[in-house]
Amino acid sequence: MNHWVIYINNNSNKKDFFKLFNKGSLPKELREFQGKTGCIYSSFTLEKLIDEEDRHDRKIISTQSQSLETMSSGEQKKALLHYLLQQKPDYIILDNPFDNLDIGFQKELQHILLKNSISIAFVQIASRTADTLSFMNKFGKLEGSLFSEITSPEALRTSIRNTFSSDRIPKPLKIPIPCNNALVKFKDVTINYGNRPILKNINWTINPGDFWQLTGPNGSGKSTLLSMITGDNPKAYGQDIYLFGTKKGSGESVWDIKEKIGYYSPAMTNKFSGRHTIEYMLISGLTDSVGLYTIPTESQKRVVREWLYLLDLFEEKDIHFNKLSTGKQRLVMTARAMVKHPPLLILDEPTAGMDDVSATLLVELVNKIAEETTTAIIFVSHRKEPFLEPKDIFSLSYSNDGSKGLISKT
Ligand SMILES: Nc1ncnc2c1ncn2[C@@H]1O[C@H](COP(=O)(O)OP(=O)(O)OP(=O)(O)O)[C@@H](O)[C@H]1O
Repeated sequence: MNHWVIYINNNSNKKDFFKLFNKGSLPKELREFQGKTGCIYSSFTLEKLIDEEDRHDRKIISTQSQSLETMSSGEQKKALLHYLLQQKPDYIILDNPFDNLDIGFQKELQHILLKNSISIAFVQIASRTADTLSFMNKFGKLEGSLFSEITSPEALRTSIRNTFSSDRIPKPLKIPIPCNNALVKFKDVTINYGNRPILKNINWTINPGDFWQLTGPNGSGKSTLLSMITGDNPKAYGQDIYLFGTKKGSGESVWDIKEKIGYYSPAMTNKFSGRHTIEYMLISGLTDSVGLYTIPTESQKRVVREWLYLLDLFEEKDIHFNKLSTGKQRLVMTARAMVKHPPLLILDEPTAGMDDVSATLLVELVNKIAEETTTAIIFVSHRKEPFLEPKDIFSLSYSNDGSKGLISKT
């Protein structure tokens, strides 16, 4: 049986390519899939199922004890895989299957896929060559909308390290007031959902200028921990948590906290209509608004222009955000989170779904921010990004009474 891996980059037209499997005319090399039953293992399929469960109030994947929506991203992916395998399709398209998965589940996934590869054909769509499944025996690439077969992944491997121009990170409009306190301080934070322990005695201090990587297996509580910082989780109240020098629950508004945090997670991109220009997207990072048009001041325009030059996107400044490649969208969103020079920048799995070249470029931007500004960074990732240079690692590891945190130096 043939199992294809098709390498994509951030210019690949994946959506139209998937449509060909459904009803279009596939390239001759892939004709074996024409007319067969197939399904797609992807974040998009997950979103559609969550939406369907929500709208029709029915359980497709959700269990009696937990809804699909409240599962962690790794748990959702596990549940989706089991659901799709039960449908017994002729083939499954695996859209960047390892994204958001911890090493343990990556291995489990490889094992499950290998076991099923006798009866189901797999088409792996991969942005990163290191992710290629061991049993793949056919190789292809998608450039724009053009599919072609290649002999091996070697030809695509690149060791080129991208770098930015010598321009420095643009200065903020207002020089940040130096902060003498810790930005975040957790003291013995313990969180349960119902009677299920999630986090146990977490002690973590983030100081100005720190550069942390936050890591841990799927479901270990990374998002829960971040939501204590970003102000979204009511479970933070009553805990010993200090944010920007103030004890959580002592009258601060969510707005006060959000103002001090730049946040980016790829899931955010879906919330924007994309019909704004890149320049506008960056300006909205300064004014904290999207959709609400306020006339930018000359100094706001100047700062944004400097960012556009740094990202090498000045020529494209009037292009609509949704017309940009994924790689460029992620650069813009990271810059948008940073334009105000917040004391704390949180990047939640920002490289998920990116190809080798553009992930390296994003990592370079993050390293540059760490080196040239006083902003502290939390970079969440399962993947060991080859060029990322965090100074400290906070890893969560399971235990029966809730995940514990371990601090290590890189
Ligand atoms: N609102 C909720 N109700 C019940 N359980 C929840 C809720 N939110 C999260 N959980 C559970 O808490 C645990 C930790 O979830 P969290 O999303 O913080 O993990 P994570 O480390 O970010 O995982 P991943 O890497 O898969 O995204 C998971 O088992 C999840 O199912």
